[in-house]
Amino acid sequence: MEDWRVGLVTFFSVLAGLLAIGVANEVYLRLSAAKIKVNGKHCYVTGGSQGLGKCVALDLARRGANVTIVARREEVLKEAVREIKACAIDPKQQQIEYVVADITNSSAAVEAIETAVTKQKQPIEYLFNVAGISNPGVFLEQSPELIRKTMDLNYFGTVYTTHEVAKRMVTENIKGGHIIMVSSVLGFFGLVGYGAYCPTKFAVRGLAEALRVELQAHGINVHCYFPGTIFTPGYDLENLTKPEVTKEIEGADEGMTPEKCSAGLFKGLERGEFGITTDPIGMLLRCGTRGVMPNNNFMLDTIISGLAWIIFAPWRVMVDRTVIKYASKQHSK
Ligand SMILES: NC(=O)C1=CN([C@@H]2O[C@H](COP(=O)(O)OP(=O)(O)OC[C@H]3O[C@@H](n4cnc5c(N)ncnc54)[C@H](OP(=O)(O)O)[C@@H]3O)[C@@H](O)[C@H]2O)C=CC1
Ligand SMILES: CCCCCCCCCCCCCCCC(=O)[C@@H](N)CO
Repeated sequence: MEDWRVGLVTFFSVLAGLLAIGVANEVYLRLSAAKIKVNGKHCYVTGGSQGLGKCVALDLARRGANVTIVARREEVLKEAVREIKACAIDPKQQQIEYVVADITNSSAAVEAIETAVTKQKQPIEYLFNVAGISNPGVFLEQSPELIRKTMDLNYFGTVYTTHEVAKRMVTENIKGGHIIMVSSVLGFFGLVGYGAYCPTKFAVRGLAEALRVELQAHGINVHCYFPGTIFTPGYDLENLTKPEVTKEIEGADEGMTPEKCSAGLFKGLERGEFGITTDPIGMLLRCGTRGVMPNNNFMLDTIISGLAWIIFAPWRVMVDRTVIKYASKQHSK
């Protein structure tokens, strides 16, 4: 055979091989995925009164779940419960409840779970840790108190709730429970203006990774969601303190509605994914920083991780230039 023919045959054989591995991986992922069956189950959603948490609660109601939402402001919770009830497919059977609690307080977080279980007369089988805040700003101008508060909610709020729910899942011998953490694409990399926030979302990722390994022995499935910009009340609030340079850099991310994010989250859960992303930038970042995290599709993730390493090198240079440009504008004012 001529050389170019040998080359062509080799190229296509390798391609077919890679494709076969990718397809086999996809089949395995779907077959091994723990089923998401929330119908008739007690699902507990922190931060379920607005934004992403409320959309998750609405989707749970549409899937026939009994839902408890948790947050601090009672009026907002009550209105959300009305909306969630309206989405129930079987309003007579499905129970929708709310609990008022500040989950940054460990005993309040535990009490809220006890209250929810008493109200629903049913143990929690699905936990969605959605409550969180971002507090963007210039690090040097932020107080240590604000930085601590961000960790108190995003990390410790998640820890207190997860710890109690996981303990109960084990003692009540619930097999096939699911615990979902909400990190962010900022749990993959650090960005100017998010000095208070990124570490909290890295912490959530670390917690999810450690618990995925540990809790599998008890039949508990752990997942971590990494969304990009979501148009929520929390996003409007964070934009009030977000530095201009941060707005410019994160403008590369188009943003998504919380409805779309929730739908994407459920799709990831159904595919049995551990690390869930719902947009191309999230996928690029997940693959580029995957470390020892389980792959979704090994072949696809590996190809994308290579792409990520190439794309992020010039992108980082551009980010650094933008930061310097803004800083010199500030100086010349
Ligand atoms: N919006 C975005 O662009 C992105 C958001 N995320 C993450 O997604 C999650 C949801 O974000 P989003 O929907 O924007 O948030 P919102 O600010 O819109 O909603 C936050 C929810 O959490 C509740 N909450 C706040 N503090 C506490 C507390 N101490 N105890 C109990 N509940 C509390 C709020 O109710 P109340 O105030 O009444 O307590 C509300 O229900 C967060 O973890 C966030 O970090 C990740 C990436 C991007
Ligand atoms: C061609 C190349 C592209 C690479 C682009 C990389 C872009 C990074 C975008 C960063 C988006 C930050 C979203 C923050 C979400 C969040 O958690 C906050 N809103 C807090 O709530």
